[in-house]
Amino acid sequence: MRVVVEEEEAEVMYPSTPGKVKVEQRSSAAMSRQVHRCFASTGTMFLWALFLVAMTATYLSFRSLAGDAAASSSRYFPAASWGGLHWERQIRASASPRRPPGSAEGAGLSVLVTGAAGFVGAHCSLALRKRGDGVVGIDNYNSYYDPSLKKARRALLGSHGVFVVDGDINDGRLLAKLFDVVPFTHVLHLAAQAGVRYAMENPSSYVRSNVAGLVSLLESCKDADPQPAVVWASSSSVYGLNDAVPFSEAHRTDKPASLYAATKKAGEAITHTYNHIYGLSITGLRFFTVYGPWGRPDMAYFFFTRNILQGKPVTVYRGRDHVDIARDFTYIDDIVRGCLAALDTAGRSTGGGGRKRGAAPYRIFNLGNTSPVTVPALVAMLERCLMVKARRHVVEMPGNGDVPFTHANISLAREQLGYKPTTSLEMGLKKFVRWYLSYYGYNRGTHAFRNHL
Ligand SMILES: O=C(O)[C@H]1O[C@H](OP(=O)(O)OP(=O)(O)OC[C@H]2O[C@@H](n3ccc(=O)[nH]c3=O)[C@H](O)[C@@H]2O)[C@H](O)[C@@H](O)[C@H]1O
Repeated sequence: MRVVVEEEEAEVMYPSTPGKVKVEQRSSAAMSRQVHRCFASTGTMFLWALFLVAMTATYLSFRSLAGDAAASSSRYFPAASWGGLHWERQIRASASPRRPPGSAEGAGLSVLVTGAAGFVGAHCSLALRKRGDGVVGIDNYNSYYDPSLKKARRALLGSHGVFVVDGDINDGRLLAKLFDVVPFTHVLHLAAQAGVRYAMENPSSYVRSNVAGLVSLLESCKDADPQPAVVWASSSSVYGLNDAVPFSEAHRTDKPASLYAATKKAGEAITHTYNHIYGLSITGLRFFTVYGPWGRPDMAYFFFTRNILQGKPVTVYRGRDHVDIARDFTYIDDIVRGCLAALDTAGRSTGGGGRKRGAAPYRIFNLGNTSPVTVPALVAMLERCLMVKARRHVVEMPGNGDVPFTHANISLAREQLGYKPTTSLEMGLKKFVRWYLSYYGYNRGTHAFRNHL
């Protein structure tokens, strides 16, 4: 896109035919005299020809440097702006590990993080960068929730030397270019259409991101040589209407309750085929209701906080027979440790350039907190943190894709990843509220917050 704009601007500022703008306003006789004068001598004509050849060569080489791919893919992904030598230099710098030579953790990973300006993506990118790994992000900054929060996360990443490409995972040419520029060792795939209930409003966005986008990413990964190991975000929602608790990876996941859950379940099947056919190393992480600072404004703990502070009611869903709904809320720092451990233990992909060369690992882990909390208890904790009484509006759980409870069995992750959550919901909410107040501002007199959400 940027390439085209620059060409159009150049056209306005420097017309390609010298004197074109003024010539149009003159008589044809005057024009032919002018042209005759201009091309009177062979020497002048030769100089003009030389000039035109030089301009054409410059234009063509600029197009190839900027990448024809960028120009053509911008037709389909108008927000994307990528390509060029400077862009490639930024990508390489950001992707380079900076661990001290001979450090105990080894040489350092080079990780492509999709959805890097998202909640989990931003936290993981920062954690990787802080321990010296190379990180390149990609994010399409869609408007599912306030994009300014995503831009603020990007600014934070930028201040730590993490470059985030403005692009879409459905843009196969962009992904191919990224793998051309950097031989990524790992992909941490967190870009997705999240939210359980929103799937009833905008079903196609789930198919676009969680199914088509995933396939587009896996196609690029399987074509890459060397292939990266892929760690990606599945969801606790795949357990759906399963009622055996706590949820264990061996349980059946064939009764999804929402389209969101169905697309995540589809993702687990799709990644399996890429593991089987192309030798991609795959790790799927089933996240359980992740919360914390820099979180997602569409999640209950986040907009409950806003409503309580603004004196607005919070709607609390209640299950059948007046049973409270419960979630295994999991704090972001625990999830980040789980993600990094999954990357560190991923095992290599065996294929390359689209060809399998041997069996590769296929793993799935629950990343939860193992201690479910009911929604009314969540509201009570927020009241204590905020020191404001909530106005509760209790309603029967609508048939919107929600499930009555979630509860993770994390034995497998503990055994294979060393995963061990350490943050209680009470403690995590305190940290979230501290961040919320510093980010959105707080007027003590009125409890009125600027309405940023
Ligand atoms: O683990 C997951 O895989 C998912 O976790 C998260 O989904 P959920 O567990 O549904 O979280 P969230 O919306 O915060 O609702 C929390 C509770 O509040 C209840 N709830 C919700 C809204 C409301 O107005 N009232 C209410 O009682 C509601 O019934 C629920 O019991 C992610 O959003 C999702 O993207 C996915 O990652």
